[in-house]
Amino acid sequence: MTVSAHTSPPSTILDVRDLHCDRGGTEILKGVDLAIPAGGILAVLGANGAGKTTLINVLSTLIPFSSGSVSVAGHDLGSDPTGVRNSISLTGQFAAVDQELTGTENLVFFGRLAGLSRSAAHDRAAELLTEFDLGDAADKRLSDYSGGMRRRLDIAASLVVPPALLFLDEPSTGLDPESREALWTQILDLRNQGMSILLTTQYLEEADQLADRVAVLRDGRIIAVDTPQNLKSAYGRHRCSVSFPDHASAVTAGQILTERGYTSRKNDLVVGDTGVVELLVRSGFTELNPLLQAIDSAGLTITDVGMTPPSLDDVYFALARSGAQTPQGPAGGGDR
Ligand SMILES: Nc1ncnc2c1ncn2[C@@H]1O[C@H](COP(=O)(O)OP(=O)(O)OP(=O)(O)O)[C@@H](O)[C@H]1O
Repeated sequence: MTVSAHTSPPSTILDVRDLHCDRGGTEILKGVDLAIPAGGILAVLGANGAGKTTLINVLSTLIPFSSGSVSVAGHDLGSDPTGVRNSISLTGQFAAVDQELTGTENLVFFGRLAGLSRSAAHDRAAELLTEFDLGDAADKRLSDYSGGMRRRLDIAASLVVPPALLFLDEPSTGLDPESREALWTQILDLRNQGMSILLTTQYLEEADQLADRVAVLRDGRIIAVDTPQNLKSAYGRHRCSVSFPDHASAVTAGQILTERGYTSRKNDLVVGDTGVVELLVRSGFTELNPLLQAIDSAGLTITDVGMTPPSLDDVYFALARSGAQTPQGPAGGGDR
């Protein structure tokens, strides 16, 4: 079975506008706008308490929202929650599968719940176990699975009937690096088959690896949304390290850079004790080259130059520092 639930899916699978959600008298979501095009992966990135789980719970019809609008695969959440429910699957942070049943038994159970006949449920279970690299563990109880295997089975269980939109709430939380990478491969396979996915994560690397678009959620608001690459270009800076034969040369180079506006106060210049100057620049070698020329013209010898491109970590911390309150960049889809 391929993972395409609709013969002609709408081009936008998820459309969220000005979504608010109050819980226990507190406003948790404060006007969220999001969109996912068919076949896209959007990562919602946020620290503990940002509102990720609340967002997923609202979008998957588990808790009510206060105002705004949500459309999933053309179904309006307010007026047609059943249509939304039939279009989605949710894999939450806590596995919904039964530890005392085998892999096959769990998937057959979910298949039967979804209305498949006994033989169709068995066929689909076998297909999913193979797809998720669990064929050898089909007859083992889940209590004997590793954390990574359980998480894969949990995702497989959400795909017994392929949804138009899959929600993955912090899919790799608690997994070791090897299991995490295996899971990422599975998620990318799903995307390659045309599945649309919204995942929440606290891991910048996960968002970078998996998502076409990253939305940064802070305190119930989306403060930035764009491709990982654009976010890195807009908010990230290249880390340069320029080496000198001695500390005195590095100090002089530091003075030259300070005259050009780079300061330790802004955290974009560090003169180390070992003759190395660390510098943050926005536009790579275009910005660095004239600085190197100025240092060279002052008669200093440069022994080495290294540059590391910006990471999503840099973006995250830059956004956290900036106190950004409004969305940056288009809140919709598009390819990487
Ligand atoms: N039912 C509730 N009543 C009151 N406050 C709530 C309720 N549910 C969540 N909150 C609060 O809303 C905020 C967002 O919670 P949420 O679980 O959505 O965050 P999160 O980004 O998923 O965090 P984590 O990564 O820790 O799961 C938190 O401050 C939480 O304490």
